[in-house]
Amino acid sequence: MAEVSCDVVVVGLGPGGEALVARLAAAGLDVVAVEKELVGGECPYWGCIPSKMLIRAANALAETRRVDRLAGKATVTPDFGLVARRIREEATDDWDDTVAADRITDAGARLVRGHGRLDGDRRVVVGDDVFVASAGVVLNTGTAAAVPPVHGLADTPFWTNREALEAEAAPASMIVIGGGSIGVELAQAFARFGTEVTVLEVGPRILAVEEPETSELIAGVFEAEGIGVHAGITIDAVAHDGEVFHVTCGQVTFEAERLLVAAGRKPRIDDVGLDTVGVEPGRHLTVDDSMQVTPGLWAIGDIVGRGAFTHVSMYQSERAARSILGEPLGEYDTSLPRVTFTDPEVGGVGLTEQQARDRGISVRIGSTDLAASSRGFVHGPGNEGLIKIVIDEDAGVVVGANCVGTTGGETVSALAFAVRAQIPVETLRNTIYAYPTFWRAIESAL
Ligand SMILES: Cc1cc2nc3c(=O)[nH]c(=O)nc-3n(C[C@H](O)[C@H](O)[C@H](O)COP(=O)(O)OP(=O)(O)OC[C@H]3O[C@@H](n4cnc5c(N)ncnc54)[C@H](O)[C@@H]3O)c2cc1C
Ligand SMILES: NC(=O)c1ccc[n+]([C@@H]2O[C@H](COP(=O)([O-])OP(=O)(O)OC[C@H]3O[C@@H](n4cnc5c(N)ncnc54)[C@H](O)[C@@H]3O)[C@@H](O)[C@H]2O)c1
Repeated sequence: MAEVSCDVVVVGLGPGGEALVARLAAAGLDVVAVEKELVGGECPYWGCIPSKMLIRAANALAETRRVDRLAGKATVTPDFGLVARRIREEATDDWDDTVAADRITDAGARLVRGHGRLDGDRRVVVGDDVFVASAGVVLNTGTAAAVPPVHGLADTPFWTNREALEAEAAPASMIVIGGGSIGVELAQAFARFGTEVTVLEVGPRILAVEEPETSELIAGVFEAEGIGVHAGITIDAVAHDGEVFHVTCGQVTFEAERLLVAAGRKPRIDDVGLDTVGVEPGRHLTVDDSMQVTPGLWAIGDIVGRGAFTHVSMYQSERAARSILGEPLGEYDTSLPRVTFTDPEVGGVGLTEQQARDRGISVRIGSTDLAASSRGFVHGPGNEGLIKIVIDEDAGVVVGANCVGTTGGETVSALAFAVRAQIPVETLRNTIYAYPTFWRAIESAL
């Protein structure tokens, strides 16, 4: 086995790993970047970007259908082929990462294709080579779709996010297992293209990481759009008869042309040689605020379990870079802004009411119905929404919020800054909110 020296090895090039390689190479380090699939990871090829492109198209259909109630007559004939082509040609280069790979080598780093595995302290094996990194190794190996242990499921040709976002046509019908972010985003997008969609969620409600009021509102919107939402159900068995999926839940069997499994993600940390450095992972890897697992080993992105989002991976990438380069870090931002891109969008930041109560915080809630706001009234069709603000009464600051609405993902940004910067509630109340914006409803909630 050939030994190759370098300063840093980055194993897995998700969004954070890709950025880290460029950052460290620009700082003059000799960086080896290891990737076994596509440079950039899940987000650009099977995650954020193609799903948001699909959602953009689906929302255009939905908005056009609202013309009848606002401005005249519009006939909409969905053509999934258009968005499939956009995803293939504009978003993913037909799932070809040449451009991203060139960015790595143009930055002065070495790109090594293959499966990277730790082989003791600061050593990574890829194929016949062992890379010896003087400064250390960064893991950014991400997650894969988790397949729940449902009887029969593994033997069927189910879809994960990958097949769904590579699809050339919208199926006539689709069952979605899981009502988390992936499940609800794709359920609504396909439904708007004409797919008859049923969401099956084992938990008591969809979008369970957000406020119960948010889950209820989105479930109501889904039902109004004809999407079946079944929460609190147990899937006993799945079968495929060559044409149709049969999903059995007690006495009821749901049938559909396609089955999308969106039941959570599994960190890819089983096969990266953690045992060779004495690290026993739990569900995720435990890191300190500099993203270090042990001296000389860093981890960033979904595998760390501090939020499975591209913006988190990128944030942690910069922290790992500073740690490796000996630059000051600052405190870790725990505010965790997030957006689920349903229509209405679900913006979230910080703690939910229940999470705040569980931490013993003296909670006060402010909330408002967005449809009843001036802007919501003007907006009319598609104005469903709410703002719910969780306040730490003793500290006089906002500790969390949900902003659901047509611009919920943007509206939440104001409250994201409030949480991050601990802006006093009194200052937020003594602020002018432009009329008639959706974010002016923050004042009503307060
Ligand atoms: C359908 C969908 C929609 C999403 N939408 C959003 C969104 O709108 N906004 C948002 O913020 N997040 C979204 N996410 C989540 C987002 O995609 C991830 O949080 C993001 O990709 C960050 O992941 P990561 O950096 O941990 O690595 P990943 O993107 O998972 O990439 C890890 C890389 O490591 C490689 N790898 C793994 N093991 C090895 C190994 N041993 N050797 C070499 N290479 C290896 C993999 O091939 C992969 O390329 C979405 C996810 C999905 C699935
Ligand atoms: N807009 C965004 O930022 C965005 C979009 C998509 C995904 N993501 C990220 O990707 C992560 C993974 O998304 P996800 O939706 O796969 O996971 P998730 O953990 O958010 O949701 C999975 C859901 O599946 C349910 N489930 C699990 N097993 C089941 C079973 N056997 N039957 C029925 N339901 C079952 C769970 O109860 C849960 O509600 C998200 O948590 C998020 O961090 C982000």
